[in-house]
Amino acid sequence: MSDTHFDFIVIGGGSAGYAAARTAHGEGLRVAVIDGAAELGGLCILRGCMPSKTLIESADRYISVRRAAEFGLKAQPLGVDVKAIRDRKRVLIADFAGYRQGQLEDGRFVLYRGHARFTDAHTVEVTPRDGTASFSVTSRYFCIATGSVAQVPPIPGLAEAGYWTSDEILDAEQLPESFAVLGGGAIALEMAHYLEGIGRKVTLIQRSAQFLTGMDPECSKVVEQAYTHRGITCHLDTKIHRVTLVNGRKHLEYTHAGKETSVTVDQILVAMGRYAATEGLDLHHAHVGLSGKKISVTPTMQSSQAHIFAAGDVCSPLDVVHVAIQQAEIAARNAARLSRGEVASEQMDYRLLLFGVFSHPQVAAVGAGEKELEEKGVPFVSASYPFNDHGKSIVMGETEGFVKMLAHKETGEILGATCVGPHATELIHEVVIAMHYRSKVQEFMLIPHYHPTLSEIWTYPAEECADQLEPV
Ligand SMILES: Cc1cc2nc3c(=O)[nH]c(=O)nc-3n(C[C@H](O)[C@H](O)[C@H](O)COP(=O)(O)OP(=O)(O)OC[C@H]3O[C@@H](n4cnc5c(N)ncnc54)[C@H](O)[C@@H]3O)c2cc1C
Ligand SMILES: NC(=O)c1ccc[n+]([C@@H]2O[C@H](COP(=O)([O-])OP(=O)(O)OC[C@H]3O[C@@H](n4cnc5c(N)ncnc54)[C@H](O)[C@@H]3O)[C@@H](O)[C@H]2O)c1
Repeated sequence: MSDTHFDFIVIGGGSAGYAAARTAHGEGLRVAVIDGAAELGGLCILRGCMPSKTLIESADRYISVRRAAEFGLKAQPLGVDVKAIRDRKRVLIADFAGYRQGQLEDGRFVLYRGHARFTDAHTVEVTPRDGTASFSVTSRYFCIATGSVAQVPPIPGLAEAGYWTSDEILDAEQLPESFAVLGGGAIALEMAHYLEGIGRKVTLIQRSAQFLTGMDPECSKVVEQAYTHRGITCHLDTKIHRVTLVNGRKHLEYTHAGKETSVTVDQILVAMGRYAATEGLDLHHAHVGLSGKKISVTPTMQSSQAHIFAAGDVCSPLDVVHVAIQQAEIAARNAARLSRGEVASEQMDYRLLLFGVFSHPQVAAVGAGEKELEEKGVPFVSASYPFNDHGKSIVMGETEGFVKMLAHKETGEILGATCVGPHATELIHEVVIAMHYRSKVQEFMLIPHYHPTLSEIWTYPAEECADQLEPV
């Protein structure tokens, strides 16, 4: 085999790309990884999950200090050192990124630092970052894992006025006093929480009538109420018309619930979604089909070309890390099957689709929602229970939100769950595990739960669902 011919080439060395490469190597394939970034590590480590959660940790702690008197404590919120928060983030991220870089460079794979583009269905041209001449590499199988980039809609005047995306806010040494956060997805809610948490004035401007489009609308109501209570201005059902610069500040004009309104702020954070990073890959040369900008994939993670797989944000129905890794591992194992002359038989299963938002209160959901079950005609029962009637959350002073469970009306199998409230992103895992083992509400309600804990709140909707079951 020539030096530049491989069994499996992975384009992109982020969460999906590394998982694909690691798995393919474990399957005995000769693997190369091509990554064009200045810094190795991928979105999650460098500009996604880990930096955002590091900043949010500071906001969460500052909120505790702000609420000290409520718990009989004498403490004063003396201020926030944004540079120190940013520096702590830099130290942690450098450590995580260094570890990932070590994994990519430990000799298991050939690593090319450069931009990749297809020249035909089995050949990729690499343009090295160091300015040396481009060269071609070939492979029997590929996994495209190039991730996503921030989407900035063409709002008149926005580009001229200037704005930040999550990239800028996560590494800012100073933060101005007031922000308009555009969007109502995870990034908008998490960053609004961070900014308000450390004392900034925030106006959240969301296009549709609810936050977290696609999730249970009740989650949106709880977050809207909680954020409004904290002093965040929440404007849903909006249409942004234009942005102008007024005395160096940014003036946004928009329609809110049918009325013309405006706000003037120091900085705008655009959190209006991300799109798949497929531009520049010259996928037409490889005849790889797209759906919009995303690569269309089968449940086996194969594109329209059976030997070209994809994984992660570039093709995923949900841009989150654990799904990206699962898809990548399946892609690599299926490529290995093909290389052995077998069928690419392993499929992604989205039954346990899991999503969590590190807002305050947090939001998390697993499995199907009510709308999905209604559309599919699945008979189900549902029950919810509020945190303001639960002992442990009352003790903690975290009473906003609820848990909800959905179960099959005849069998009682748990089909989905939603949680808005304290530690929701942790609490949801109890239901994930139950659903993994296809637990029924009748069984779940009998599992011992320690008292008083947040976790025991799940037993209430489980019992109520069990009461509603219709025996077949
Ligand atoms: C602010 C923020 C917070 C987030 N928080 C969470 C969270 O809490 N939990 C969660 O699960 N998810 C979170 N996400 C989403 C998560 O970060 C992504 O789903 C995940 O990182 C995607 O991994 P990936 O491997 O698909 O892409 P990436 O990690 O982006 O990797 C793609 C790689 O491909 C390289 N590349 C691109 N094009 C080329 C090319 N042509 N040639 C060579 N290399 C190329 C890039 O340099 C990059 O290194 C967050 C995202 C953001 C933006
Ligand atoms: N905790 C997590 O797991 C986490 C955290 C952050 C990001 N992410 C991932 O990163 C991706 C990007 O996050 P995101 O929050 O930017 O995207 P998103 O697609 O989840 O949300 C974008 C929001 O912007 C709104 N929007 C879009 N265009 C608009 C316009 N012209 N005017 C007003 N509002 C508009 C949409 O209605 C939507 O609510 C998501 O897919 C998410 O999965 C995950």
